Amino acid sequence: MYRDFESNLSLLLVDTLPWLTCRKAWKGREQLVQAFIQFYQADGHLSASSLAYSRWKAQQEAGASLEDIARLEILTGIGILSNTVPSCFWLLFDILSRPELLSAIQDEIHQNALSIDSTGTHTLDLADIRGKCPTLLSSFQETLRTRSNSGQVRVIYQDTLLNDRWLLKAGSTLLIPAPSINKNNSTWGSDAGDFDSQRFTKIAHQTHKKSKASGFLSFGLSPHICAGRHFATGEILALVALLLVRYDIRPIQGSWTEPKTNAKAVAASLPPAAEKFMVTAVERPEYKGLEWRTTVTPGKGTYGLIIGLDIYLQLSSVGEEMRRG
Ligand code: HEM
Repeated sequence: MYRDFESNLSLLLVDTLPWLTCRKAWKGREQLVQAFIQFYQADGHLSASSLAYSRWKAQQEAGASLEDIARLEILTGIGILSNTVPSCFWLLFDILSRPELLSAIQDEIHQNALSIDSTGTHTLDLADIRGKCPTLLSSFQETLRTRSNSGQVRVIYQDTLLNDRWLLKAGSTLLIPAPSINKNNSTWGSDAGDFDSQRFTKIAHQTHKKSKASGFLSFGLSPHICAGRHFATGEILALVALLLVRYDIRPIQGSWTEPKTNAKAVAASLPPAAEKFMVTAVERPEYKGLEWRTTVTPGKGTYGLIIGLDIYLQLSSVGEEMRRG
């Protein structure tokens, strides 16, 4: 039901007799509302995560009805899942479809983030994924850079002239398109359109990190940069690392041919696949019967991500893109 709702959001946004004009999405949403209402009626929130409980408490204390709380939780689900799931899918796709990169990342994880104790238990340390697996982290950012379809929306409060050339009129709405900024040759070089798994590891050593930050919109731009970016990076890299080291994953159709994407899932900044992409995942024989654990050694908790910093730099780049047509 979540997929029916999320994959057809654009029709729901029109909001004209939704039960007739976009029945599938509307029905999916209503089923989710009922599921959340039942969850609260069964006191599920009392034993859920502190995030779920705090959200319920804040809304309840502010006087929201149970149905309204349920409806708002669905929006939270959109925020948490709609970007994370396709980002995870495309990162796996980008790595698995490049055998040399796959092997380099498997080695990196084995050498830097995996420990094996005397009983044979394998432990993956998420802090080491963060600090000692630069190719995996760089590949993740490259997947976001090359595949993000997001468009940041801003309202212009006062007339603003960009580069002495482009006048943004007060009261208008500006849509800043990630795909053109993220692949701008003047920021990223002539290979801006290509997937370079080392691109962000090279940047980490460069002094002009800030200029690159103004060319990366996948997590938005200041002052509304994605608040969940470190959390999302952590959960995606942990899952991807575990899948890559433990399983041999191959496409059932024989080749890594990109599936079509679903343009109607408008909340997703990386468009999800429109169809199922079937694979086989076979546990590596050397790991059969072994126990796996994950741990996080306490550390600074944030990733060295490049994020969109300066809205004026971004807007100037938009102007240049428009000029080039
Ligand atoms: C890979 C996964 C994710 C991607 C690519 C992503 C991307 C984005 C983008 C493009 C924006 C818009 C920023 C702007 O308008 O400038 C945004 C905003 C936001 N994201 Fe994420 N997001 C992801 C995961 C998450 C998760 C898991 C959470 C919550 C746990 C989250 C919470 C937020 C919040 C709260 C905002 C609004 C920030 C504000 O308006 O100040 N995101 N995200």
